[in-house]
Amino acid sequence: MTEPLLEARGLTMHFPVRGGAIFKRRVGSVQAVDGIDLTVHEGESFGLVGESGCGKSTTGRLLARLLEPTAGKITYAGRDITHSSRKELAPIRSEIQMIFQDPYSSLNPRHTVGSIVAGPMEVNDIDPPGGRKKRVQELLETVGLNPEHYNRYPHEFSGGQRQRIGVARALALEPRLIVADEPVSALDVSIQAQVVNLLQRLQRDLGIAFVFIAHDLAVVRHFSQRIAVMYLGKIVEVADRADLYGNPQHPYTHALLSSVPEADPDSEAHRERIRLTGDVPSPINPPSGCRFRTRCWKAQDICASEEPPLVQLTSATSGHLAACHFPESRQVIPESD
Ligand SMILES: Nc1ncnc2c1ncn2[C@@H]1O[C@H](COP(=O)(O)OP(=O)(O)OP(=O)(O)O)[C@@H](O)[C@H]1O
Repeated sequence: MTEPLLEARGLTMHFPVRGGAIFKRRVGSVQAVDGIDLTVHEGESFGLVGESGCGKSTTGRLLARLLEPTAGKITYAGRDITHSSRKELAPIRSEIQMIFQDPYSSLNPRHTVGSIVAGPMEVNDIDPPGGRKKRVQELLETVGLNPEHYNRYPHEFSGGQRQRIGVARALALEPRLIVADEPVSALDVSIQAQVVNLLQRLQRDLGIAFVFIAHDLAVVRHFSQRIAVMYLGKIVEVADRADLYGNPQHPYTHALLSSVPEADPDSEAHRERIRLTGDVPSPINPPSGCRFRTRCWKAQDICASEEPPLVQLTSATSGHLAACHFPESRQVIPESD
């Protein structure tokens, strides 16, 4: 196998929590991301899924090195960028781009589409052959917008169109990797598929690798080749799409899968509905051992005393890892492509 494009080992982000009379004393930390390993290969779409607050956005920002981790290591194209300075990161900034969830707040309302999309070229002092305007117009066309809309303002566009403007901006510097943080969750369901299809086309045609962050498994189902499931700062399962959907091992993955809407109503009969009870525990003081144990119907004493490692399980195919003392291999939803 070729060298990974991006690799994280033991990646950790603990945010300090301050207290005391003038909020100067550190009284604890939010364990937003706690020692995760993941690998993204050139040109692949890697999905990262989990409930709100589990640490997905923080992971995305760490991978794009918008945040510096409190521990662990990030390697990009063979180079350790964990603690690289702003200056050292400059050449990499153009190769790793982000698309944000909210197309309303991520575009400056006072700037024209032309200047928004040309922004990264301006910041990096890049003059493409034919000029910036021509390049912006090509990019607008690539994302399915009219190049003549160059002089318009964000408020003149619908939510889906604004997200396309954000995608065009992310493409401006010909990135090798795009971290897309819930890029469709703020959009109407009818528009979501159009934007996902656009990203899928870019991944295929331009060979761009994606880290696609979503809070449910329905969105990444047709987009990501490999998917990691995250719970309270930890990765609990990672597998190829077919293995994850067809042979989930971790109880939390089962629960997430059971809430994915099924296109074929007949298959509902095979579906076991799992309703998770209780809230996700606080990341300030997460449970010892397995973090999912407080909501897990299979939990036993060992789950409280020992944290299960993320390992290859005998009941799973090669490369399918799960962190559970009592994994199960049950067909929940057959993969239908
Ligand atoms: N700058 C920060 N300072 C302190 N805590 C933070 C900071 N950023 C995130 N957190 C906390 O870290 C945890 C993980 O947040 P994060 O936004 O990464 O989760 P998420 O899975 O992306 O959630 P969502 O889907 O709601 O955006 C949360 O408890 C959040 O409140």
